[in-house]
Amino acid sequence: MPIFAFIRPYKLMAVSALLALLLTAGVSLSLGQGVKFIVDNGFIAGSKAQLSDAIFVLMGLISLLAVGTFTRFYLMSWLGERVSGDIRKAVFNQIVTLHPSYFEENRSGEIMSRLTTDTVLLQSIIGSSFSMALRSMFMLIGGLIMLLITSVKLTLFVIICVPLILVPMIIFGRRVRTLAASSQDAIADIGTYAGEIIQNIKVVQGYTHESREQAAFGAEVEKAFEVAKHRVQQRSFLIAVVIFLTFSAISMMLWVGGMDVLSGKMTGGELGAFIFYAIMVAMSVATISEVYGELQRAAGSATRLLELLKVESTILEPKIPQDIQHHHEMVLEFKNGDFYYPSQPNIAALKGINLQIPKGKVVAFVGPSGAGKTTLFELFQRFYDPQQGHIIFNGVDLTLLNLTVLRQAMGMVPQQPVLFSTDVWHNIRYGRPNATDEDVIDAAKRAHAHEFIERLPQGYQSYLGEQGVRLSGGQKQRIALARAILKDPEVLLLDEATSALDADSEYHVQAALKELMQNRTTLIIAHRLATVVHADMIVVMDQGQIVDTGSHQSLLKTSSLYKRLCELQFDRIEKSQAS
Ligand SMILES: Nc1ncnc2c1ncn2[C@@H]1O[C@H](COP(=O)(O)OP(=O)(O)OP(=O)(O)O)[C@@H](O)[C@H]1O
Repeated sequence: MPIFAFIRPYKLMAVSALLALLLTAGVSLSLGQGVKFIVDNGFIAGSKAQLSDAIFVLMGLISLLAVGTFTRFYLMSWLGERVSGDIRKAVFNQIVTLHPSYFEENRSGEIMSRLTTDTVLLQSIIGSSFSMALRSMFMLIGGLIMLLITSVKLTLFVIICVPLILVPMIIFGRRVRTLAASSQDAIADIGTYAGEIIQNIKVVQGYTHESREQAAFGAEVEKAFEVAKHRVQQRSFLIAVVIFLTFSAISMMLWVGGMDVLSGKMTGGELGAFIFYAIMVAMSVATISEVYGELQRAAGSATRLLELLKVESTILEPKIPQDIQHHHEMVLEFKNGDFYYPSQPNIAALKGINLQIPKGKVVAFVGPSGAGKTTLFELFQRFYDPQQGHIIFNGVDLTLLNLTVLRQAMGMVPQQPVLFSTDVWHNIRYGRPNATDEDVIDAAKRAHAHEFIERLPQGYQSYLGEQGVRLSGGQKQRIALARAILKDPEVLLLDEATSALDADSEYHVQAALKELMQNRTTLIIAHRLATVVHADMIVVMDQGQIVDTGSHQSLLKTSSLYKRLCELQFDRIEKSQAS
């Protein structure tokens, strides 16, 4: 299994753990001989001195067993934790470099569960189940040899009895496990249900549905209880059957063996040792059959993890990247571009795109929803490659550039700002991780965000995002703009917010934007009349194509689509802002 590649760096640990495992298995097996010695030389022979000696040796063995067990348990668990941690890191490192379309084809929940559930399973396998199985194998083989040495007749008895006990155990065990899984599912359903209600508590209360929801939730709980009851019944039955069968078998063995002792064919100590080994063999078989299913599940997890590790990003970097030609007149060019999203290979998201963006200009993109404006921005950042045509950045084809160089030159401010659930420092500093506190504060000031940040409960240390303080739409935008100011990209890609802000917020956001757009090429997906009016060039898009380009005044005359957009879209937004 290629998972061994992850264990290889810790060879010494693994070998030591294996040695400790062999030692403990050996000592456990020798304990049976201790039992024999104590009974025969101590009790039967009636020698107090020999009994004391035997107990002394036994204590020595037990101490050795304790030390060995500690070493084995510690090293194996350490290995399990270490290796699963390494795999987790490898998987995450792989995930963050994958092409974005991978995440469209694979649900994020599934990817997350590989990172958590699958790695936890591997951890428990390497840390405990595997060593349990290995130890049991040693005990089983060693135990059987010792049984045969002690009594062939009784060994045959054990070989018949063990499966008789194990078969019902395995059948019932499986049933209990399936029921345990459905019990867990039922509990998860309860959680989901409660979560949804809590999240939408205002709707529930607004519609006065409290008692309905209580009844519905009650029904879910009862369903879970029924499943649990069934599981408990099966489990209780299993325990009873196992106890009955095991002790009956031991009693029978005592009877057969006891007869042999009485007729002098075997010593009492031998019988004691025999029972000791028989129990050891039975327990080993039970352990192996128990962890076998788990090992199989782990093999599934390992395969899934390795599959993920093998996925290669489709956005490939050149082996020898080319340098940007800063003297180039056009910052961005798109020549004869066609693009289809991998998930919709028959519908062109962009078709026949030819575009040149001159340095230092403000270019606005307008068009109805689904025209392809966002797609164009994603292609400029090389989240996808066009199937046809070339995108050229400062004279160099995007595919010949180092990705870091390209993406550092691009600053995207999305319509819905993305904030992490960390403090303001971290959120702004995301634009340039090595920025000093002064740089961050300066960027916040320029983004008109400093004042409101200072007023937050813990200032720049306040937590934002899901669990943190709630910011207004305009405040979030200004944090995102401060982040972009700090990044100081050569090209700013801006998706203007459509939601109307109040006049004060709007003033601050526009002022921050103005600051950000200074002295840089800016591409804006425009939703405001003021923006298009001030743009150096406007690109009108429709159904994945560029239908017109020009200035506001010229397009009003030449482009019917632009004229219609201005009348409909911009008017509406401007009006809603004014109201
Ligand atoms: N990740 C995706 N996978 C598949 N198709 C997509 C994806 N993103 C966008 N599309 C499709 O590509 C087309 C262009 O979408 P795009 O988001 O670029 O339009 P837009 O002009 O930015 O629209 P809007 O102003 O509503 O954001 C649409 O038909 C859309 O359904």
